[in-house]
This record gives sequence, structure tokens and C-alpha cells, in this order.
Amino acid sequence: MRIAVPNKGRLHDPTIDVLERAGLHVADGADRKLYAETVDPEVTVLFVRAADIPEYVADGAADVGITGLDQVHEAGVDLHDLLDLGYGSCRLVLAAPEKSAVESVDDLAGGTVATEFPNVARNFFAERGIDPDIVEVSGATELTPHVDVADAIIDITSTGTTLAVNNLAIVEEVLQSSVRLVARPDVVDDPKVEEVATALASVISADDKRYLMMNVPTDRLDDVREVIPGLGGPTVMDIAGEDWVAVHAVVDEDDVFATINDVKGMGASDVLVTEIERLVE
Ligand SMILES: Nc1ncnc2c1ncn2[C@@H]1O[C@H](COP(=O)(O)OP(=O)(O)OP(=O)(O)O)[C@@H](O)[C@H]1O
Ligand SMILES: O=P(O)(O)OC[C@H]1O[C@H](OP(=O)(O)OP(=O)(O)O)[C@H](O)[C@@H]1O
Ligand SMILES: [Mg+2]
Repeated sequence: MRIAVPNKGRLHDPTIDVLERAGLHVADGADRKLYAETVDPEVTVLFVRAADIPEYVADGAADVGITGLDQVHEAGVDLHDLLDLGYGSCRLVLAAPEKSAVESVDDLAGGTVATEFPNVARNFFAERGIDPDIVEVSGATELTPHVDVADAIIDITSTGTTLAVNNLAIVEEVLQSSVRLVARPDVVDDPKVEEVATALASVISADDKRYLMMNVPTDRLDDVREVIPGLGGPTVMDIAGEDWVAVHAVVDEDDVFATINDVKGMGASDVLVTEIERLVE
């Protein structure tokens, strides 16, 4: 099975990282290599531009791909969105100069819009029943309204800094994006594809969870159970010859602070909190 992953840009490192954490060690993913073997002899990684990944998967050069949802929409190919990997989150927005006549989508009828995402742009305006000229650019899109190339742009924003420094205001959101594991429809039931999806999902599930271990006086165990829902309840182990039990549980990261305070109040001691590498639910 072949997985297409971004060869460079901001998505490369986090993608290699998530594959590693999923246990799919990528052998020698050195710069400029076009493909690499993984620890699984049946899984090969192809390094491709983020924008080309949907096509590679749709055409069968790869079976699954890891790239931004914005790129999948732009390619206009029919792929299954198997898993949201969470990183690379951004929005595609329609934006225009703060001091311009463009205040709504309709104001662009008869106008010009510059973008790296011409297909997404055409679909967006077609749904609104207007047909502005689309100018395809390959970068520095934010400059175009200031040099009379376009009246507005459709571009990526995340922190909003680039729009702000270029005096551009959001007119409307076009698409929310984040990095996805995508597959061609004919391979979604392939056992190897399911294995890879499960392994990646286990990394995502573990990210916002922590493993809690503590010793609890046996007579307070019922109280402790009340505040630790865990995954199907905590694991409880007798400590030989003691009036204490050891309690282990998986807890949402956001609940760790409150849970520790609660169990301390119930007499718990030796509370340990650790990260979880993977969580196969
Ligand atoms: N500022 C951002 N914040 C979050 N995600 C982003 C941002 N910019 C881009 N992305 C996501 O990353 C994907 C690829 O963008 P990136 O800039 O890494 O690639 P690229 O522009 O093709 O690479 P390069 O510019 O280095 O050739 C985008 O399609 C989008 O999904
Ligand atoms: O809202 P912000 O946090 O400012 O991010 C938005 C910017 O990030 C991306 O550019 P990138 O840094 O990838 O540069 P590029 O144009 O060279 O791809 C995108 O094209 C925007 O310009
Ligand atoms: Mg970029």
C-alpha cells in the first residue's frame, strides 16, 4: 500500500511525526527522496506536493494520502475522508481591501478575484449565482488587490496576521480545512488501509488524554470512582497486605487538574500523570 504525504512545506514535519507515533517508522525520509519504505514491508510512503496528493490518490499512484481538505476540494476528486488529523487547520476566506466597495459576495459580480484555489472559487461563486473573473496565482495572493490585479482574493488564513498586515478584511468564509487521511473509494475496505487508519486514529485519540495512576484508601474507592469515569471505568488493583488500592484511569487532559484536586481531597496519594502514546479504542 502507498501513502502519499507532503514532501515539504508546513505539513511535511507534522505528517512524518504522526506516522512515527502511529508506529509506521519511515525509513530514511531524507530530503529530496521521492519515496521511502516503512517498518511495515507492505507500506511505502511517496513524497508529493501537498496540492498534488489528491490527484495521486485518485489516479491510483497512491492508495491513501495525507493533505489539507482545501487541496482535496480544489482537486475536485472523489475521495473518502477517513480521518481528521487535527493539524494544518486554517480557513479559506474571501477577503477584500478594508477600504473598498466590496462588502459582500454580490459586490463581486463583474469583478475579479485572485486565488491559488480557482476551482474552489468558481464553485463558491456559482453557488451564489455570480460569475466574477478568476485570476489564478501561485503565491503572494494578498498583494493582488493592492496592485489592481483583483478586487478581492480567496486565500488561506489561520492567525489572520497576513490579512491584517495587508489591510484585507474577510468578506465571507469559503471553507474550513485541516489535514485529513483520504482514500480512494475502492480501497476504503482494504484491511491494510483500515490498519493504517486505526493506527493514526489511535495517535489522535491519545493526544488529548492522560493516564492517571494513584493509590487510594480502599474505603474511599467508591468516592474516587465517582470522579474518574475513565474508559469504561478505572482499573483497580489490590496492593498486597494494605488497606490501599492502586487505581489507573484514562482521563481527558482538560479534566486532569480538577480530577487530581478531587482525589487528593479523598485521601489519594502518589498520583502520577503520564502522556499516552496511542489509544486504540
Ligand atoms: N497559515 C496556515 N495555517 C495552517 N495551515 C495552513 C496554512 N497555510 C497553509 N496551510 C495548509 O497547508 C497546506 C499546504 O500549505 P503549505 O504552505 O505548506 O504548502 P505549499 O504552500 O504548497 O508549500 P510551499 O509554499 O512551501 O511550496 C494548505 O493546503 C493548507 O491546508
Ligand atoms: O493567517 P496567517 O497565520 O497569517 O496565515 C496565512 C498565510 O499562510 C499561508 O502562507 P505561507 O506561510 O504558507 O506562505 P506561502 O504563500 O509561501 O505558501 C497562506 O497562504 C497565507 O498567506
Ligand atoms: Mg504555503
